[in-house]
Amino acid sequence: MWRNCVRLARGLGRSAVLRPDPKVSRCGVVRGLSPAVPCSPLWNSVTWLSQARQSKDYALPNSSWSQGMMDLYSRFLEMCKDGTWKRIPSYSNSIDHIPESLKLTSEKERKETRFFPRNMNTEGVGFEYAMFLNPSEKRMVCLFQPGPYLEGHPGFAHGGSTATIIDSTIGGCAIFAAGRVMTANLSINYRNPIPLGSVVLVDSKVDQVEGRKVFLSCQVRSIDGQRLHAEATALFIQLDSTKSLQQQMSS
Ligand SMILES: CCCCCCCCCCCCCCCC(=O)SCCNC(=O)CCNC(=O)[C@H](O)C(C)(C)COP(=O)(O)OP(=O)(O)OC[C@H]1O[C@@H](n2cnc3c(N)ncnc32)[C@H](O)[C@@H]1OP(=O)(O)O
Repeated sequence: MWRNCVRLARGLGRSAVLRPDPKVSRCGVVRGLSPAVPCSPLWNSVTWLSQARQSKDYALPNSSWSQGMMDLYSRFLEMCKDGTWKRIPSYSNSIDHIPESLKLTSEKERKETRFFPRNMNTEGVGFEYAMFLNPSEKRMVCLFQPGPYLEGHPGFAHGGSTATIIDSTIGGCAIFAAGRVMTANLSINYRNPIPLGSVVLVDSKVDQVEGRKVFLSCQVRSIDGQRLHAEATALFIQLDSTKSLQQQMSS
């Protein structure tokens, strides 16, 4: 059942990403400047993610997970045994995802911020999810169970919550492809609403890398693969890995 979902999601197409006209970037930087220190892909450096940390790993099963979520999680864990897939831990603070060696000085001290999809303390009410990376296929999947506080239309997940989990999954994939990145374009077609409490598989992959541009696509399907809930294309832009975002914005 779930194998259909993973296999079906393979045929991801990529519609053209909108290309903007202006000659100068939105940050006032002359277009096309490659970052001073381009970051090499991180596909095989997942080990640092599993290094012991004080922070709680939110991507582990808890009592709010449905049987469907648990079954799918167990199947992906099984596929981690031969190294094909790697479970990606998830923390409440963005900074905790960055290895000490890649952190900028300004990122060494923790601030009172929360990683958006991890901003609720009660289990099961918001984004319950776990991500798995397939380095050889340049794919990141996310098992997602939307909680009752993500409601849009009564009983269904808000389109913004679907956009959030897509942006996070596809963004995680882009990070492993190009290090520090930002979303430049995210285009989503909503095909079927996602019932709250159901479990869906967000399946994203890198389609192409052109200099600083990482093009990706993604499908969100029911766990039996039969129902397509959403499909997306995205463009992420690689940032200069030696400067903080604030420094880059002010340059
Ligand atoms: C660390 C390990 C974690 C592991 C664990 C993983 C699990 C956890 C993952 C969490 C993952 C969270 C992922 C959240 C990701 C956000 O949510 S990011 C927030 C939303 N995005 C933003 O706020 C971005 C705002 N925009 C910007 O900052 C700037 O426009 C950008 C995107 C940095 C680009 O500016 P720039 O660096 O000056 O580059 P610029 O010269 O303008 O453009 C470069 C090229 O891209 C093209 N381009 C730029 N924008 C566009 C566009 N919109 N459309 C088409 N083309 C474009 C330009 O045309 C140009 O092309 P060329 O002329 O060179 O051919």
